[in-house]
Amino acid sequence: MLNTADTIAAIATAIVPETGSIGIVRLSGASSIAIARTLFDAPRQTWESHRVLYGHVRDPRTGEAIDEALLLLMLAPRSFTREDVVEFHCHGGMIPVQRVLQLCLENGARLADPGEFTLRAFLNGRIDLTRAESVADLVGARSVQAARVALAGLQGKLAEPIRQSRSTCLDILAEIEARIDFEEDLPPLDESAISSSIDRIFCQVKEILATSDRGELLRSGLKVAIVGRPNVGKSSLLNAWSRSDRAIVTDLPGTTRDVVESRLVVGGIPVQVLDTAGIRESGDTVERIGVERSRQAARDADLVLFTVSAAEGWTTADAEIYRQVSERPLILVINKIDLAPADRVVYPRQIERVVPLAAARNQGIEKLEKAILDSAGGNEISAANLDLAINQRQAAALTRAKQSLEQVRETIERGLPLDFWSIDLRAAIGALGEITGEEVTESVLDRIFSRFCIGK
Ligand SMILES: Nc1nc2c(c(=O)[nH]1)N(C=O)[C@@H](CNc1ccc(C(=O)N[C@@H](CCC(=O)O)C(=O)O)cc1)CN2
Ligand SMILES: Nc1nc2c(ncn2[C@@H]2O[C@H](COP(=O)(O)OP(=O)(O)OP(=O)(O)O)[C@@H](O)[C@H]2O)c(=O)[nH]1
Ligand SMILES: [K+]
Ligand SMILES: [Mg+2]
Repeated sequence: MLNTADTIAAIATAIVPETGSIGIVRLSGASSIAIARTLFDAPRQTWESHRVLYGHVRDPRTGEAIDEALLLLMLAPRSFTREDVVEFHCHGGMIPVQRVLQLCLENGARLADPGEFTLRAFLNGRIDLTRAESVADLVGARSVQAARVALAGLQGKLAEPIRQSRSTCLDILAEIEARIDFEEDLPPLDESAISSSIDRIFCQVKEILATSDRGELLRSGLKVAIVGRPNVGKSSLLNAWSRSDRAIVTDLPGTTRDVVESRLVVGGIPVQVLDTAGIRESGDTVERIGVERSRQAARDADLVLFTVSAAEGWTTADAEIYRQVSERPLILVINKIDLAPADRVVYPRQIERVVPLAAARNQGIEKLEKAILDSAGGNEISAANLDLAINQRQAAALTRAKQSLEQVRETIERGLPLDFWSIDLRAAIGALGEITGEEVTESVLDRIFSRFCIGK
């Protein structure tokens, strides 16, 4: 994985057929320029860094023109990877881009692994590990807020305080080790200054750690399943909420047979909404399978919208379905309040969150969204100034850093020998270094970058 001698190539843009007007093939590594010169015919133009050349990509064996294209040259170290980078800006669509990539591979490049361009940017010292992770977050962001946090990360919002804390710890460690080695030649340690430095770092680490829940929400989002008996208006709710005709709605019970998905953003949180088949006993094989999928969706969801109808009140069928989903985080949705008052539904008292609405009339959706944010702890995400939200890997390392710092504090308080201080301080430095990548193993890098898409 850490081989940076090869020149790598990949398609850098999405290649869904017929959706992009331009597609980019990217090369990075020592042979990039040589490969590009073999493939790209740009008469009377100079091959200088940060210039765009106009010409044709040709198959060097046959001379056949593959595409009319622009070529962008970025010579080391002024490039994304700090290596020589060449980009072919081709016509979009699968064929030109894939043929140009193929030519690169036939003429000395190797297909890049997922995330390998960004890995090289990290290995060559252009970005630290948190910035590299932010690149992947930005590409994968499914809400404006998630993208905003990722961009802040790319600009060092997390890396900078962590790097500074680690560097302060290193300074303190140096002071301590000097005392261990040459105690007699040095003035005594300023223990109270060290204590208060450690305290400051400890508090900052705690503050950053507190952002990990919203990091999880922003990155993974919420899976919400709409569940209930037939005809209560589940599909109508999905349609009203997503402002679409995504799901079929009829007055026939048993209309929805399979899980229907729609992706929304609620207060900055990406939400995957699943409309499901109405749960009932059925003799129909297809419907029975659909109902089993509904139950599975309820089990897999982060939140169940258990939907009933004000027109019919709380029926024995509702009670039976409730029994099956009551262990899940749940909101009771009372639909069709245009037909009857919501208090017609006499539901079990243990249900805490209840939202009355009329899906067919688009009424009550905002209240539903508010209830969802309340239940997920997502209210603060809509706050405009939010720009830090750590991921699970970062949270795990920070937790270790926090524990080690706590031990350093205790060691100081108990007046233990200096050797003890330095052991815990070293552990904290190691944990902080894992976050920025100043201290990181190859297997951790593998795990991080293998989650990237190809071409990043
Ligand atoms: N065509 C294209 N668009 C793109 C990218 C790309 O690689 N190619 N990017 C890829 O992610 C993003 C832009 N990010 C970039 C970040 C750094 C450098 C870069 O060359 N940095 C060098 C030199 C800067 C300079 O010339 O002064 C550096 O920081 O050392 C390029 C793109 C989004 N758009
Ligand atoms: N009056 C009124 N009718 C509604 C409302 N919501 C849905 N309906 C009607 O209720 C009927 C059933 O709606 P659907 O959305 O198909 O119900 P469902 O729960 O998805 O039904 P299945 O997929 O069969 O389980 C349709 O005729 C809708 O127009 C509402 O808020 N008020
Ligand atoms: K229906
Ligand atoms: Mg339905």
